[in-house]
This record gives sequence, structure tokens and C-alpha cells, in this order.
Amino acid sequence: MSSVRPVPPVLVALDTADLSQAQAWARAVSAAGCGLKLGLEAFCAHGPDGVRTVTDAAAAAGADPALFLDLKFHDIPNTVAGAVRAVAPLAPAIVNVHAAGGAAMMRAALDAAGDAAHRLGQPRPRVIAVTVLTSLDDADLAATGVTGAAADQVRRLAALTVESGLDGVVCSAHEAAVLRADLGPDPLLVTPGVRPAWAAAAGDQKRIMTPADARAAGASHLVVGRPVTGAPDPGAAARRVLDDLAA
Ligand SMILES: O=C(O)c1cc(=O)[nH]c(=O)n1[C@@H]1O[C@H](COP(=O)(O)O)[C@@H](O)[C@H]1O
Repeated sequence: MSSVRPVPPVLVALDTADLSQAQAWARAVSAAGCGLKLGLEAFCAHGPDGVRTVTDAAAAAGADPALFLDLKFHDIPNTVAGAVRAVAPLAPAIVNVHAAGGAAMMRAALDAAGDAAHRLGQPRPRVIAVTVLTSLDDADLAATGVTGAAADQVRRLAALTVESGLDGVVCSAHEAAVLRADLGPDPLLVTPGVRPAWAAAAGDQKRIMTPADARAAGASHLVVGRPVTGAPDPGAAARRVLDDLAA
């Protein structure tokens, strides 16, 4: 089987090391129609079994949410390929790497995802690459030795990602319009740093945008975390993000 799983337009970041908290969020937001994103915090605390516990909780509540396993692999190609093979049994709909790892690393991740999915008889995870983290602005990037605008670095890394055959990129919604123009309609543009107008705080995000504006700019999928998980009723907040998109 070489197909890919459909992914709903909003993925909620379940950033916690508390498994019962992650399970409760997963049940609430998947019932609302959102996908789940599990990342380094949950994975480092509980590993693959922890991921299964969270997706199983949503499944037991009657949902079959797509999983974005956000581990942002960044290492030599052989190591990243092995990591992608190692997480394949979790059947993620999306996995990600850092585009700064280079073309050979990205191709190795994609090949490993395809081989593992074929071996397991399941859909291939989409492999996408983080361009420039949404917590970085031009000055932060300059301090790492990358001079010029963050948007220019995003465009370079996004072009390299698509040339390497990957399914799309993670970027700020601020770069979505220019990347759509650069890359055409097909690549996924997954945008974290989304803050609904009703959300209280940007937190550590610097390049933010509302859900409707991100979608209008060309984002295919939005990642939203604390505005939903920090709300008194995360299920209602997830529905509100979906409503904002539809409006
Ligand atoms: O790959 C990601 O998902 C990601 C990339 C990026 O550039 N910025 C970013 O915030 N993220 C993730 O998106 C989520 C954003 O969460 P909130 O800031 O709480 O909405 C977190 O889980 C981050 O790890």
C-alpha cells in the first residue's frame, strides 16, 4: 500500500508529559474533528507506547484521528532513516525532519518512510520539513549566522525540500503566500504559530497569524496548541478554530 492518509485541516499540538492530560485532550479535539500532533515532550517522556496510549484513547472514544508525529529529526541520513523506520509502526499520517539537515537526509527519510510503510502494509506517512522555526525572527536567525530575512531562508529551504521529493514544509503563515507562489498547489504548507483573535497570548511564538488569515495565505494545515489546550473547554476551542476557518 503506498497511499497517504487524509489529514484534517487543523492539528492540535498535545504538548504535555502528562499522559492522562494528553488522552483527555485527544478525546476532546478528535471528537471536534481535529487531528493530533504529538511531539518531543510526550515522546521523550513516554516513548512509542505513550503515543499509542494517546491515539488509542481517541480511538476508544470513536474517533480515528490522523497523527502528526512531530519529532523534527535532524541527524546524518542513516540515523534519520533508522528513526523514521522505528516510528513507522505508530502509523503516523505525517512525520517531520529539519530541512537544514540537507537533501540527502531528507531523501533518506522519505525512502525509509516508503519502505517501512510498504513492509507494514499501511499508508506512507507524509514526510515534511521544518524550514525556519516560528519562534525565530530575523535577529534570532542572524545570531545563528544566517543573515538576511527569515522569509528568504524559508524560501531556500522550502525549495530544497520539494526538490528532495518531500510532501511539504512546516513554515510560518507569514511565508505561506510566497511559498504557494514558489511551489504551486501541491506541497503541504503546515503552519504553526497560529493564534485565533480570541487567544490570549502569543507565548514564545514570534511569527503568528489567525487561522482564517493563515488559510487565506495558502496554508493547507494549521497547527494550534496552547490556544486550544489552555482553554477551559479544549473541545469547544477546537470547534471554534474550525469555525474560524469556515467563516
Ligand atoms: O514542527 C512544528 O510543529 C513546529 C514548527 C515550528 O516552526 N514552530 C512550532 O511551534 N511548531 C510546533 O507547533 C506547536 C505550536 O504550539 P502552540 O504555540 O502552543 O500553538 C508546538 O508543538 C511546536 O513544537
